Amino acid sequence: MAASDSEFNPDLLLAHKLPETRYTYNERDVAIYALGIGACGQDAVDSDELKYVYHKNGQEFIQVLPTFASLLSLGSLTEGLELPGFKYDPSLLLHGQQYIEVYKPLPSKASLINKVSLAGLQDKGKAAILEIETRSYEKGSGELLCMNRTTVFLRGAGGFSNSSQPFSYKNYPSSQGLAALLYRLSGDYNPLHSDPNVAKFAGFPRPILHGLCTLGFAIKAVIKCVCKGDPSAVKTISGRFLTTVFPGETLVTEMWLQGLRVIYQTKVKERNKAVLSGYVDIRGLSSSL
Ligand SMILES: CCCCCCCCCCCCC/C=C/C(=O)SCCNC(=O)CCNC(=O)[C@H](O)C(C)(C)COP(=O)(O)OP(=O)(O)OC[C@H]1O[C@@H](n2cnc3c(N)ncnc32)[C@H](O)[C@@H]1OP(=O)(O)O
Repeated sequence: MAASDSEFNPDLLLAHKLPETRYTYNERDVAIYALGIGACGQDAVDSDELKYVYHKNGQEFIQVLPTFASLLSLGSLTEGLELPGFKYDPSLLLHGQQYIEVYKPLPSKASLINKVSLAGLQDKGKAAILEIETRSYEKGSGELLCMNRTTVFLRGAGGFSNSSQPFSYKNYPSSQGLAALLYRLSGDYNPLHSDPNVAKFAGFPRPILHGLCTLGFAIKAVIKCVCKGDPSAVKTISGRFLTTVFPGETLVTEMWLQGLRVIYQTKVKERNKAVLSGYVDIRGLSSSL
């Protein structure tokens, strides 16, 4: 049960304004991210993937994978957030879901202003589910590049509201081995992904893989198999992390087309277990598929 010093007050919570944050990245960050989700990992001259890590054929800019958008919100979140009347133990936090809308192809370097808001909070008794929405605007032009909705599953933080009518708030319609050590260089340094003692304390036999790393692998496979290697075809991405992945496990992504929606499921091959499922909406498909 969540420890709350002050009485839980939904009005106070919903009126609470979260601070704006800033995020700047460059081509080096873009390339390190792509390597962290396995770009060119099988073949250093992979003709579909070299563009994510190198100025292939003299291209002016390194191309940015749409899941890079998920990093833009992290700067504002990994420090944690203060919400009035609500407490949680950060060591028991798990990334539950990620939803991303990409409004235009991401530039290979940018300075951004993130507007952060509370998109949802649910009391599940044994856990609380918190949803944070981050809208990332290009500094200067003020153009909105993308939106991330990050869902965190806060084990042990439920029970903060009236148990006969548990609190449930959503401000949007509901329609919608080395790996971790390399991936953390993209900015998520949570020791849950690298330190065996921290992982043990959190209830895992060894460090677990970042959810956004698994998501990156999965969406890269969708771009390769369905979008013919064109990352700008991706409009929205949704994914739910079903169970933990351990670094070194083999990820296999299966996908099905449903109109302009790709339904996908990622499994860990060694355990034949589904670890991630979701969908990708794409801008258009050529008839030759
Ligand atoms: C004030 C707080 C501020 C915090 C701000 C911090 C922001 C942090 C930034 C982002 C995160 C960065 C840190 C990254 C961490 C990671 O990457 S962790 C690794 C990736 N994640 C995982 O490996 C999690 C894998 N999933 C699981 O282990 C399980 O699914 C689970 C999350 C533990 C839940 O399983 P279980 O306890 O068995 O739940 P259930 O009993 O099945 O369901 C209970 C209710 O919860 C709903 N639910 C279940 N799973 C999820 C999910 N993944 N996301 C969202 N909701 C989920 C489920 O529907 C149930 O609801 P009801 O049906 O209404 O009862």
